[in-house]
Amino acid sequence: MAAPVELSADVSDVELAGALATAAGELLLSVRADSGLSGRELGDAGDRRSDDFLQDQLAKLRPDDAVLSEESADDLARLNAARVWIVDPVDGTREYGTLDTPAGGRSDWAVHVALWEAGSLVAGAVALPALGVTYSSDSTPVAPETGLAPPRTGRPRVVVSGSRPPEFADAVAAALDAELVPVGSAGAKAMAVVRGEADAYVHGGGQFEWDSAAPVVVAEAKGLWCSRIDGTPLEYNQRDTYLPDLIVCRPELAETIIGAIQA
Ligand SMILES: Nc1ncnc2c1ncn2[C@@H]1O[C@H](COP(=O)(O)O)[C@@H](OP(=O)(O)O)[C@H]1O
Ligand SMILES: [Mg+2]
Repeated sequence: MAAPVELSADVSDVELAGALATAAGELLLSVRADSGLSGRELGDAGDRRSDDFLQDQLAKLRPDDAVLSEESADDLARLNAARVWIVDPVDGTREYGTLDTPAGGRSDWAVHVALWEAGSLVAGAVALPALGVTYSSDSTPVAPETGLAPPRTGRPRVVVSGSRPPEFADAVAAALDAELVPVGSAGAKAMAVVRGEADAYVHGGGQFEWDSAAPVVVAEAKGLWCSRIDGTPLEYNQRDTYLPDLIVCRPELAETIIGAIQA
């Protein structure tokens, strides 16, 4: 299995987030290609390998910072830290483990790396390894692309969880006269909006800080609206990391979406 590339500490935080997410994604592709595993076993192996890599690299490259990861114990030292990396080593673990598709595997899974500092998310990146792209929280515009969802029919689109769509999904779709499109992974769904494949991502009913931190800091940098479903700000590095709902959408749709959910 290919050894991960050597990363340098001498780069900006946003560059480091992008390099870490991309390198972890390459590692995950090699685990997927070479391990002979599939399904839950592949998901577990990917989670472990990617988390080990990210923890090891962050300890070396940003030794003074704390880390909150889905796959490592949370010792709460982060609550007194000035800077906290919030990572999801594989978001969409179920989709990562799904190989029996015509393309030889699903592409709607992601690696999330975000940095929280003094109360806000300040940098981050979402890698979509199966598509060979990483989006960072810089202001580089993103050209419309397809690959996560089927070609557009012309109607607005709202992406939702394939396995746990929110109970308000139909109300949001009706308010926008939109179609609902199931896509796996919070990062892949938020990047579908960044990529122009969808107009909104709505979720409710359960999620954690690592599921949305990197997608949100990237989406905000690209000019999208991100909030809780009642319109209030998403807050990170809380003692309780449960952050059950969110909206990521084109800004002009936010009021209609929030209204439809609250109705
Ligand atoms: N109701 C719920 N409770 C807890 N986590 C949830 C959830 N719905 C979605 N998630 C998490 O959010 C991520 C995206 O899910 P989905 O593809 O269904 O939209 C997944 O992260 P992981 O794959 O990192 O576990 C999933 O576990
Ligand atoms: Mg996740």
